[in-house]
Amino acid sequence: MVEKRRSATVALVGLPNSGKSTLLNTLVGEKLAAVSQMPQTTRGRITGIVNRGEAQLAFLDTPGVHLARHALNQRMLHYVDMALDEADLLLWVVDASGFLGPGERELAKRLQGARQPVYLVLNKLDLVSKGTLLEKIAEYKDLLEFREIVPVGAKLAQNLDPLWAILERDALDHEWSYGDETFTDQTERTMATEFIREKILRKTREEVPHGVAVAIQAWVEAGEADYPEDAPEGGTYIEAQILVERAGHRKILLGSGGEMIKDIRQSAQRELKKLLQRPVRLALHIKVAEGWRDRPDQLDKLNL
Ligand SMILES: Nc1nc2c(ncn2[C@@H]2O[C@H](COP(=O)(O)OP(=O)(O)OP(=O)(O)O)[C@@H](O)[C@H]2O)c(=O)[nH]1
Repeated sequence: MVEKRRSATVALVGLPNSGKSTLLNTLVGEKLAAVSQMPQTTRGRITGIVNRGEAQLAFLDTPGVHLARHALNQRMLHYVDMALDEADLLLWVVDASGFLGPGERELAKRLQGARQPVYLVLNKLDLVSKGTLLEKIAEYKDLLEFREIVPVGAKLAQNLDPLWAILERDALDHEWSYGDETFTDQTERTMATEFIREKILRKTREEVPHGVAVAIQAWVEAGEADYPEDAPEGGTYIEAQILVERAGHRKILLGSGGEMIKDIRQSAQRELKKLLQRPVRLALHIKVAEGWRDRPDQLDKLNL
């Protein structure tokens, strides 16, 4: 029987594109279980929980997970304030192959007075030489006092053991807050894209068969800052992008006077409501991206 005495809420902060979402997925990804309950903290949301040994680590959602890539510094800093409020341990994720710029300096300033330990996670290990890594460490050390500095490669799951060891070691003497299962909303999101895709294929009678992909762009729970005012009370707002390969497919999807997409939206929304057991507002956008399957930038965005 494991003693359930130690736990921590962990936040990943850092500039857009540093790899927070990738790291979060790598850390909690292999631990997913099909449980749909999502604990809500005062301001943020727990997106994954991992129990390791005696320690329970609850990861706060990172903004880039749900929002489109145009998340700017403002949003990042807003999130950092939330993390400073709610997290016990702060992981500052940095793209080790990038430059230390004004964004990083601003973030360092914000983290300066943090009551909790800050760890520097130098990500994208696969892209840098050992020499560059050492230079980065020296540069960042001048910015802030870090509890630890850990290089990792989130994409290829490189060097994660030292990071896990640190998190286990530094978890607080708090009883576990959550049950034994690890839970996350990832399963719901995957199911949502499948539902939407299935509706498209069924309603268009497979006239838009293979060149279609669905990506969730926003997933906002009632009470969160970005929840639309006109979305139903106590519900979930989901925004999805439908990516098609040809303009002709877009036309089929829209249907005459937009009837087809409206029908797809309404029936997918009904099913999502059943799945999530709460009101759902679904918004769909169609985007034509010729040959998207062959373009690595598009695939990256879709996590394919
Ligand atoms: N080569 C390499 N690429 C990585 C690694 N980790 C993340 N990436 C890539 O870096 C890009 C940004 O990663 P994200 O996880 O979306 O970054 P983020 O910090 O969540 O970004 P925002 O959502 O904009 O806040 C993606 O193209 C990832 O595939 C890594 O370890 N090595």
